[in-house]
Amino acid sequence: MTHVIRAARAADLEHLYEMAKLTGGGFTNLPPDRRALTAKLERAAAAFANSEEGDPETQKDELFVLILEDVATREVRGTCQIFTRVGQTWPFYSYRMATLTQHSKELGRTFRAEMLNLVTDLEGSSEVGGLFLHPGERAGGLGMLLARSRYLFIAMHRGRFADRILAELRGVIDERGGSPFWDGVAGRFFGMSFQEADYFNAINGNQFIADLMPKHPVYIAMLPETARSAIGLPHPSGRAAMRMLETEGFAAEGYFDIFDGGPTMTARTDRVRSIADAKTVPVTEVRPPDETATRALVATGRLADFRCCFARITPDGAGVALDPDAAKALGIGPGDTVWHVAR
Ligand SMILES: CC(C)(COP(=O)(O)OP(=O)(O)OC[C@H]1O[C@@H](n2cnc3c(N)ncnc32)[C@H](O)[C@@H]1OP(=O)(O)O)[C@@H](O)C(=O)NCCC(=O)NCCSC(=O)CCC(=O)O
Repeated sequence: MTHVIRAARAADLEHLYEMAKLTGGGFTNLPPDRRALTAKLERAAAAFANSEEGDPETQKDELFVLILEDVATREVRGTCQIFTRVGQTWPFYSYRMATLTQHSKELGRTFRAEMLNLVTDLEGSSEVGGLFLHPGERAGGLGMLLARSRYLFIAMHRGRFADRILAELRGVIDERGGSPFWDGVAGRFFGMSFQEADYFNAINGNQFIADLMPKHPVYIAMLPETARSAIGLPHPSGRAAMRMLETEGFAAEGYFDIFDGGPTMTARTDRVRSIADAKTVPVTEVRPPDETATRALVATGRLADFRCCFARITPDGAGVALDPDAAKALGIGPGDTVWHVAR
């Protein structure tokens, strides 16, 4: 069965809503709220329609929403997102872990105190997020297609993206849907439970968090053990996402989500494996793969016409021969240009 990644459209609202209801909460980029999702789709439609790359210094934060579709049934099975430049409209806050080592000669003791500082260091970065694959499709490689299609999209529209990319992994949530990190840190300044804050966040955005967040450093030693042990720990369902980010070269560099303490991973854009290895070539021929064919992710099209799928390709002179299923899924033939990266 062939699946293809394509640009999201207004008609995908119900599909996104159905998937958002399956996330189990705390999934900032995919809230189960039709109004918030409609706003996302409108923002994405504007981004896909904007053919001007613009000046990177004055660029807005544009959002691209992509959809995974079953080519045969046209069913929507997953989604993912790319933000071109975070922190342009509102500050983009993170917690950054800092260490202060102090020594007392009289006591003969050295103490290392770790603290969380509220920072906007990651402002101006691009972001990948909102990665969701229908539970019935997991563990078959489609999560990887979704995640990596974004890196081909970035390689194909490089001028729109920053030199650093971040990804925020959802933090730990307990059996009651609460967040131990929220309860131990931010929750003390908001008078709301994590679930209430999560709901408010989905409807109104997270500016209220930045507004009320304590601005002084938080000493980790003063936090309850439950909050402390949640720092930098991804939600169990996000482990596959974390693993894929690591494979691409992303690393956790001491930044955390101010809301749930989940790890923020970062990478230099041009060093992200699927971006660095992406190549653009013409399609010379469409033919069934033989034993010399290799498995690849292949993408084509600009902005709203972007499409990406798994394919089998064979080097052919200055170009590649493409297998017929992929050619059909991408809607291309000999003479068209593709971007590809090994699977
Ligand atoms: C994240 C996806 C889309 C991943 O899809 P799949 O589960 O099908 O992935 P997969 O192909 O089985 O696995 C991908 C890679 O992760 C590894 N892997 C799988 N499960 C793992 C686990 N429990 N611990 C460690 N590694 C694990 C696999 O071996 C494989 O790596 P190898 O190839 O090396 O063997 C899905 O799990 C999902 O929808 N999860 C629920 C929503 C979610 O938590 N989304 C992430 C939110 S965080 C976010 O959106 C930001 C991050 C981002 O956007 O990229």
